[in-house]
Amino acid sequence: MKKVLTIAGSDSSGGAGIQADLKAFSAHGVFGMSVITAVTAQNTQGVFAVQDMTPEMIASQLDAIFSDIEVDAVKIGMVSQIETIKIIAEKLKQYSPKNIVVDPVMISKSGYDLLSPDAKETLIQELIPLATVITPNLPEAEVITGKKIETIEEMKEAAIDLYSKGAKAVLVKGGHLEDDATDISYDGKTFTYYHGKRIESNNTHGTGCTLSSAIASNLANELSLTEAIQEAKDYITTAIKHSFPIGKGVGPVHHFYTLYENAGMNKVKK
Ligand SMILES: Nc1ncnc2c1ncn2[C@@H]1O[C@H](COP(=O)(O)OP(=O)(O)OP(=O)(O)O)[C@@H](O)[C@H]1O
Ligand SMILES: Cc1ncc(COP(=O)(O)O)c(N)n1
Repeated sequence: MKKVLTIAGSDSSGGAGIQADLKAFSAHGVFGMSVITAVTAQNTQGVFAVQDMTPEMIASQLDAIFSDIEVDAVKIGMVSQIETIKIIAEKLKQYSPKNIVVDPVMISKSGYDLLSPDAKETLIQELIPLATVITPNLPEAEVITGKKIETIEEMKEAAIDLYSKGAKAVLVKGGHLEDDATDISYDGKTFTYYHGKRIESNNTHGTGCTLSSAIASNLANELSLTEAIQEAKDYITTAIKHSFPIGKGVGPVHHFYTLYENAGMNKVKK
């Protein structure tokens, strides 16, 4: 069995962060492991408090895993602070895992800064060059490139700009577009489009976490990058379609219904 590690924050309500990542790993049949960068007190309505782990604790978690277990892919989510980013980059250079998916998480759907504003430059300089693929949403791509992105053409221009920051490939996600939810990848040579009809749903908490974890699982399972992204896109589309309104705010996506449906066992009750 392939082994996949998430380096991310904990979401107490289970919709995003570490919890979404581990659910996506299980649904993809890989063994999930976690390095927690921060604990958030969060629900479907907002983020109420954040406790960052110390860089020493993050280093210890990474050492514990990499000194013992072969890691087939890593997904990086909420990294919170400059010191957090620096220690993760140092340890990833030391252990050099094969596949690294960087989801440059900045602001939660509920509007909370999950990345300290002064840490943006460190994320760009330290983590992006280590990435097999980075998966910014439109607001994140705008922050990194410093340009407004509202159209497919502007997404392509942003992908070229983001690629120049040193990742092997870029996936610009279109979840925040007005129209269909089309994502675009660029590997320095080719653009690939992943079309998705926009689903009218309020339950999109953790879509980006889920997509990046699905990509990491698929890379661990030795799919090519475009196959890994296409399967992950199908996965998140099904997970949104079968989501349900937990709580009073933005509800989570449904991983296990997706697992059953993909396996042809779609008689399972929601
Ligand atoms: N309403 C929707 N209908 C269909 N697909 C969607 C919808 N919203 C998001 N997606 C898809 O979900 C994936 C994640 O994209 P999105 O832009 O929402 O990421 P994100 O903002 O980083 O997510 P989050 O911050 O919630 O984790 C993409 O493949 C996107 O196209
Ligand atoms: C710990 C953690 N990581 C990532 C997100 C982003 O997800 P969203 O944009 O859906 O709030 C989050 N809310 N919490």
